[in-house]
Amino acid sequence: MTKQTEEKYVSPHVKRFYYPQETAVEKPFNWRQMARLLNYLKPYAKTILPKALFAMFINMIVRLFVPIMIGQYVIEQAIAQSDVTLLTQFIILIGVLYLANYIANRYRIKLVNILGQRIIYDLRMQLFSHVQRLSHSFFDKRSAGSILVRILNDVNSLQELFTNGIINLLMDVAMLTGIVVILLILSPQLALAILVILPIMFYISTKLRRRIRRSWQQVRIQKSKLNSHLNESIQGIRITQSFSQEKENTEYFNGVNTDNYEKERIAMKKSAFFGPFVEMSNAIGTVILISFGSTLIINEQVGIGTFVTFAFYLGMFWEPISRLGQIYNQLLVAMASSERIFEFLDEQPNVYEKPDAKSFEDMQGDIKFDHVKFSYDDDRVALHEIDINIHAGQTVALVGHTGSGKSTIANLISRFYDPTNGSVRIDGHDLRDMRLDSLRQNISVVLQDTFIFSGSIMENIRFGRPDATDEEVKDAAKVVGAHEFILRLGEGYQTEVEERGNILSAGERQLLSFARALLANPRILILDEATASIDTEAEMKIQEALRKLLKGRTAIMIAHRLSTIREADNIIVLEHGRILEQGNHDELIEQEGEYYHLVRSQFEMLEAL
Ligand SMILES: Nc1ncnc2c1ncn2[C@@H]1O[C@H](COP(=O)(O)OP(=O)(O)OP(=O)(O)O)[C@@H](O)[C@H]1O
Repeated sequence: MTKQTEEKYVSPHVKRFYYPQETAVEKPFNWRQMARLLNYLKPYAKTILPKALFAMFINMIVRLFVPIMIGQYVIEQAIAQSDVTLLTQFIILIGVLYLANYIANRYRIKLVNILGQRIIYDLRMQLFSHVQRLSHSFFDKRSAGSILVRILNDVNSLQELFTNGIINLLMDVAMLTGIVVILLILSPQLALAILVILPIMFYISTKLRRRIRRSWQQVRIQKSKLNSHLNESIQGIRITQSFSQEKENTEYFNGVNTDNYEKERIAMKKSAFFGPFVEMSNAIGTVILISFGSTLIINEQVGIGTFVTFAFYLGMFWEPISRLGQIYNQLLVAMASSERIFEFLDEQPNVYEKPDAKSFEDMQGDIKFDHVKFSYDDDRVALHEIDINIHAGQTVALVGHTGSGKSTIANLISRFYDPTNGSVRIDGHDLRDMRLDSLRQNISVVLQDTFIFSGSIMENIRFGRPDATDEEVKDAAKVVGAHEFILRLGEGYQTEVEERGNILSAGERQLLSFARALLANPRILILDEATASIDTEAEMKIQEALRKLLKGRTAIMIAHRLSTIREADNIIVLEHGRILEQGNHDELIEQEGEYYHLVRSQFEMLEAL
């Protein structure tokens, strides 16, 4: 295996492979955040939580009480007085107590696990439904991967805190306090002698735990780098192979893989320290107990029973101490994860509904842009002072160079963003006054790159209107001319397609999305025409389908084909976020302005091919 550092993974001129990681794996303890986390226990405060606490209490009482029984009663009384009846009674009592403890323990573990799972379920659900409602601007700034990590990993990393952490924390603190108090009551001298080592052990154990946890975190970061690279490599395999980049990819993978191995080796090495350390602590305590305790017995300052009770407690001591260290570390990790989760949960959609928002009743589809200015970010303006008037039922083609603002106009009509200035109105209503669902129920968007969800063809079309019957789905497919190719697929409408629909051609995907849009029967259709070149026969089919789809609706087309543009009632020519000219094909050609040149330079060349 080659030893490399990350910089040496690939030759220095390759500036790819940058995978931003969520590196803050720990954060200082923060009470407010903790209180917010504890809020998730609230729904269970009257059901699971008290039961789990009760089981924990039984468990604790038995464990604390049995050593006293053995030392103070079995040894000091029954054995000292050779009272067999008393001895038998004590033995039976201890047996019963242990049985109760066993039952309480099982019950506690079960309840605590359910509690943890439920809270994680709630949190994941809350996060998912919240993220679904967020505006496009939120997704513009983040990669799908980083959102995925929060919903999966960060939520998972809180699971341990809720399943074991919180209940164990309570139990361990109570146990330790109980043991210390009992030891001090039984023999202050012996107790103090043993407890002297307590803070030292606690300190070392916490430090050690932290070092171990940090090395595992390194492993986690490294693993996520490995995953990101793997993901990118598989997704981009076609491009990688066509540009013969396999060697660079493999070199990088080897580097990350080597690092992963190294980090894991170090983490394992550090972890291996812990078990022996706990045993060592136990041994030191035992040595103190024997040396000092036996002196006290000889001097008759403590009885054998007390000595035995001490020995029992000593055995129970180190586990909670070492676990407290672990819980502390768990809390720090939970702080980092919950901070990231809360950051998402606190994010408000910047496209929001007013409390008194109205619904569109029978939308006609008149669209008006009134002095609309819009920027995605502070430094660049995407649209300057746009005025557009689209009458219901018209087809409008948006034309212009790449980046001129065509998709931005479409985004504002669907209200994926709000204008920075001015207003967008449909049937005279400012979109900001209207309910989002009533707006979007009336609009269908057909994108260039049709998103196909995993599932059958039938379900993919039905996405347009979930309550549509099979017959309605088929009718929609027939109208747009998709029926024939669907029947040719292995299982017709029931053919399963994977996410993104790799088994379908670009033209077929486009027809599917037409069927989806037709089924939804929107008043307004926004269509980003595919630029992918398709053969003339397919193009004719699509044109025919399009004509049927557009009939009786207002349509905004980001058009790339002259054949489509020519048929539009109005053509809006954009440049750098401004309208240069508008009119129908003949009018604009006659003007010999930008459109005329655009048609000549772009389309005629393409059409000539
Ligand atoms: N999500 C976004 N965040 C920031 N800037 C954006 C975003 N989307 C587009 N832009 C910018 O806004 C401007 C207009 O983009 P828009 O997507 O509307 O152009 P377009 O005419 O549709 O281009 P194309 O034909 O290439 O799709 C461009 O300068 C683009 O870089």
